[in-house]
Amino acid sequence: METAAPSAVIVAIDGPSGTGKSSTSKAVAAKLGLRYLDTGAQYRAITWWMISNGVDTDDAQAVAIAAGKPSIVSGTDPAAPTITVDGLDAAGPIRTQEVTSKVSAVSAVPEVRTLITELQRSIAAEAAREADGIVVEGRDIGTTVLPDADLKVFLTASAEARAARRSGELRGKEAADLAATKAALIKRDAADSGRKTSPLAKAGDAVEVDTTELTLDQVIECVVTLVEEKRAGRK
Ligand SMILES: Nc1ncnc2c1ncn2[C@@H]1O[C@H](COP(=O)(O)OP(=O)(O)OP(=O)(O)O)[C@@H](O)[C@H]1O
Ligand SMILES: Nc1ccn([C@H]2C[C@H](O)[C@@H](COP(=O)(O)O)O2)c(=O)n1
Repeated sequence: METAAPSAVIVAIDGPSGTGKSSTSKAVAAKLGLRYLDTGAQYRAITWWMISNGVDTDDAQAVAIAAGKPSIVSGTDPAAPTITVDGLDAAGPIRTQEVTSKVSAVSAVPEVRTLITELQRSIAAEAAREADGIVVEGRDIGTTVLPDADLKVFLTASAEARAARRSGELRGKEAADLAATKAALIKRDAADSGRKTSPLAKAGDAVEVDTTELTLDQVIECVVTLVEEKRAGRK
């Protein structure tokens, strides 16, 4: 019978775009010796496959029919997370503007969510069995994917702070216009929060952390402390 290691810890980190989920989750997992799963990368990967294979991403029926075709594999080492689609490294292609603009439509299709949710649960179960646990980040991890997670964190930050962080990433490359960046992330959050199936939402038992005025190191420290408190409470 498959059982979780008694000390394994499952951490769910959700929140809107640019609140620091990936940076925080990776660092927390690395500090605590846990695995790490970026579920947004999986939705981006399936979106990239749809685009590459000529599927109209605004046609929910076409997306639903094709959803089972790509094979998506996530590597969960927080020091070097990977994502492949049909054996191809997708880490670069999934971060293009085209994928970013289409991922909300693809991830709103229920058949896509069912398949990806199953994949996420199997990765988390494996990490609980074979490692000390996992930090899983996304939009619906605490509410739907892992409702029994040991710790749920919901990160927030003002739209201004999130846009400034994103523009900072692009400096020297595309010199992003701050207002356009802010409008794009508000639009994506609205689509992700407004979809019918498993929308972006805070679980009732999640700890909310507003990161607007916090440095990344402070957020990491805060989440590490929350995990350690949970672990101590279980002894
Ligand atoms: N507390 C913080 N203070 C300043 N910058 C931060 C903070 N947290 C994250 N950042 C920076 O903001 C950017 C976005 O962070 P990150 O990618 O972790 O967010 P995210 O919530 O995973 O976004 P998305 O959902 O769009 O993938 C990164 O450049 C990161 O270094
Ligand atoms: N659990 C999740 C994770 C992500 N998505 C969708 C919605 C996001 O806009 C998109 C990309 O995520 P990001 O890489 O920006 O974190 O993927 C979702 O629906 N559910």
